[in-house]
Amino acid sequence: MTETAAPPDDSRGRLSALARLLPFARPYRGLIALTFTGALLATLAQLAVPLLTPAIVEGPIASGDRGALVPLLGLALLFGVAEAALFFLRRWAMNISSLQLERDLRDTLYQRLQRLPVAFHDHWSSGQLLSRATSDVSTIRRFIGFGAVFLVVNLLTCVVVGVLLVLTWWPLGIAVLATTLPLVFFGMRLEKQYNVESRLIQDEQGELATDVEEAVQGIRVVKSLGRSRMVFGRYDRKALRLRDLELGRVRTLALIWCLFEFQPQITLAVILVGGALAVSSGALTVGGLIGFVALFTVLLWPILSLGFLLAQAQETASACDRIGELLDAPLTVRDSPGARPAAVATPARLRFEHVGFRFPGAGGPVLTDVDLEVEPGETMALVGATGSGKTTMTALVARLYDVTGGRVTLDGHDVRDLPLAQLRTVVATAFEEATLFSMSVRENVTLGRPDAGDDEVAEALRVAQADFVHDLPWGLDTRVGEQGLSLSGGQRQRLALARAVLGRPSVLVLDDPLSALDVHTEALVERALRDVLAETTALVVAHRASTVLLADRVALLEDGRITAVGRHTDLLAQVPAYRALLSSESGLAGSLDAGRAGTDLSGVGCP
Ligand SMILES: Nc1ncnc2c1ncn2[C@@H]1O[C@H](COP(=O)(O)OP(=O)(O)OP(=O)(O)O)[C@@H](O)[C@H]1O
Repeated sequence: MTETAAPPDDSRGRLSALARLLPFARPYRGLIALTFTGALLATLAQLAVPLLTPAIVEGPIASGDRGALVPLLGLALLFGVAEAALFFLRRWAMNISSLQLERDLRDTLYQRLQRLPVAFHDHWSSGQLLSRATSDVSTIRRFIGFGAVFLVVNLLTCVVVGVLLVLTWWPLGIAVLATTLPLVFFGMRLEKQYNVESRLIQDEQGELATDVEEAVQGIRVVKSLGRSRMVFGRYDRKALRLRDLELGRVRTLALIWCLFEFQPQITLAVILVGGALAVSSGALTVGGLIGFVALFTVLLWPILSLGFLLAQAQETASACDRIGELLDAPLTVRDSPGARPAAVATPARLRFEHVGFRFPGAGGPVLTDVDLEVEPGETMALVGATGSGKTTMTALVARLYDVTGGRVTLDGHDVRDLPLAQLRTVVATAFEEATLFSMSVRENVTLGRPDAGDDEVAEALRVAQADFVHDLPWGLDTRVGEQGLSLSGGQRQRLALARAVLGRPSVLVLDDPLSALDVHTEALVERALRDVLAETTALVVAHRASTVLLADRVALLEDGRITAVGRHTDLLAQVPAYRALLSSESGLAGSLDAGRAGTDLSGVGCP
């Protein structure tokens, strides 16, 4: 699902969007001040030549005094050299500060994405996040490294030169200023339009990035279903829409350029006509008129660039808004103010007490009044029909989501009262979909325990029957491809299992961890897993009877409620729903029936 927000179109909104960058700019205020000082001094140096022009024309040139010409030309040259040196200083300081700021912004964004709760990621497409972390951050860097400085300097230049023009000969100066009024009026309207178009384009780029990412990730499915053409068609429609939006924005930018190109020509015509009349009537000298025109030429670049710079500022404000949506998203799962590390034993007692859970924005609850206690060292299998809430229930232990009712406790401590760092050390989770990262096998296995020693890693790999890694070209140092795609599904699952069991956690949460294993490997993993399960408390989502048999007790989840808890053989004998479920899901009713001999009926209970 895509999250976007309507662009605010008032200038105060635009400024406050840009003001978000101030905290990021603060560490580099020295360099930024140097940039602005360099740019302003360079502009002043640029102004010196037109200001000297009347003196040169009416002095040494009019009187033919070559000797007096030399110091004035030398002065003009000196200002030229100073301008070049200041230009170098500005570019150097500007590039350092903008690149540093870009890095800081990227880091902040990345850290924020890591801290945002899973519920946030459920609602945001990866393409939208990707485009914010890449193209929006680059847009901001370009503005900080170029646009921001020139926007301020050029606006200041316009004001200073405007005042100087009025001071030189006020009637012509006022006439020049009057010709800029339409520029301001139409310019602002076009800028607003440009802002809306920029925001739509940035959002559409995010959509397109999502499509590319999904197509690449799902390439096997797409190819096997022969749907490449369909997937391309969908992408192409979005690409066309993006092109149309970009063409619209190019049209607006062309109009802005046109306006800002055209206006100086009109002003120049006004200056020449008005100036000629003033010189012929004796109100202005020829030197004064040349100085006036020279002064006006200093204004040409600032006026011309203003359209582009304002457009860049709008685009940057949109990028700030889009990044702000991530930075402002609430951290709903975070350390509570009173969170303190507490003693959690290995193995720990895990309890669900009247737990209720509803996904944000979802209609009904997924879990209702769930009560379940897993004794220290016990393995509890969680069995239920598809969609009954098993995965959701396991996700509450490590606070991937927070309960919306009741509480989950470890050794009596509400998991929300423990610091997240501690909670996620004592609780280890292996998900059904084993996710690996493009790092070495060792880095993948020790992701949650970077301090684990070689012996511990070897033991975890043994338990997970993942000794195949020693046959890889560089053993544990072999890099697995992106998302572990260079490994088979079963190999990935075994590495994810090794990651979970590494360091013997207080509570082990396994979401159907053996689903991708062949029968032979599954038997080997189960045998090794029994040793680990004997020493820890475990909650294991089980779809297959073989996984159920690893557990001491089984909890049956039906429509978000625990309807029965007991030993597998007891439930099989006493609870028809359980029996029907295992029979239909695993097709193992026959073999399970065989295990019913000697059933102990005392273990069954309904909460
Ligand atoms: N992020 C989400 N947002 C809204 N609803 C969700 C989300 N994830 C799961 N659900 C819904 O919650 C319910 C329980 O899902 P859950 O994945 O916990 O079931 P499950 O018992 O693990 O299913 P399975 O055995 O198929 O893995 C389902 O109806 C599902 O559609």
